[in-house]
This record gives sequence, structure tokens and C-alpha cells, in this order.
Amino acid sequence: MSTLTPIEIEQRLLRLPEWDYADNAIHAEFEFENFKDCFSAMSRIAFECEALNHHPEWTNEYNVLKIILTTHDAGGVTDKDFKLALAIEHIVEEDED
Ligand SMILES: C[C@H](O)[C@H](O)[C@H]1CNC2=NC(N)=NC(=O)C2=N1
Repeated sequence: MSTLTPIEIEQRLLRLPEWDYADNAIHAEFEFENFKDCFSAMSRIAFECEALNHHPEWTNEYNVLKIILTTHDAGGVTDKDFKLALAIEHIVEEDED
């Protein structure tokens, strides 16, 4: 899978306002009510990662989850990263309801 150009990345990011592009990856930070809600979302995201065979670099500090997505095999951002970012958005949005 080939990497996307910065223009293509910025275009795709218009649909993902929580995410931004830096250091050859897309980044997002999500704040939850508490640790439990954050970890619960991480658990559901983990199953999505396995289904897509695409895994983030992520950190959790109490109720905050920071996610970095890039495609190691391609050496940059690809559609795989956006596919997972979209799935993450849906999971996080479910929590907000
Ligand atoms: C061998 C290869 O690294 C793996 O098949 C998959 C696993 N998950 C992955 N996740 C991410 N973010 N990038 C990859 O290139 C990637 N590759």
C-alpha cells in the first residue's frame, strides 16, 4: 500500500476533525469521564485493530488516550491509518452518547 500525499491527508482529515497530521503520522487525543471509560474504549479499539491488522502507537494517562497512526510497512500515512481512525471515531462517539 502506498503512502498518501500531504494534500490527500489534509483532504481526508476534513472528515476527522479530532485528528491532525504531524511527523509522518496522524494523531488524536481523547478525554473520557474516567479511567474505566477510557480503558473500555481502548479494549474495543484493540479488537478493531486486530480485525484490520493495523495497530496504533498509543498512551493512556488516567482518562486521556493519545493515539498515533502510521503504516510502518509503507513508511508513512496510508488509507489503512484512516480506516482505523474512522473506526476509532465511531467507538469514541458511542461513548459520548
Ligand atoms: C508485519 C507488519 O508489521 C504487520 O502485519 C502489521 C501489523 N500492524 C501494523 N500496524 C501499523 N500501524 N502499521 C503497520 O505497518 C502494521 N503492520
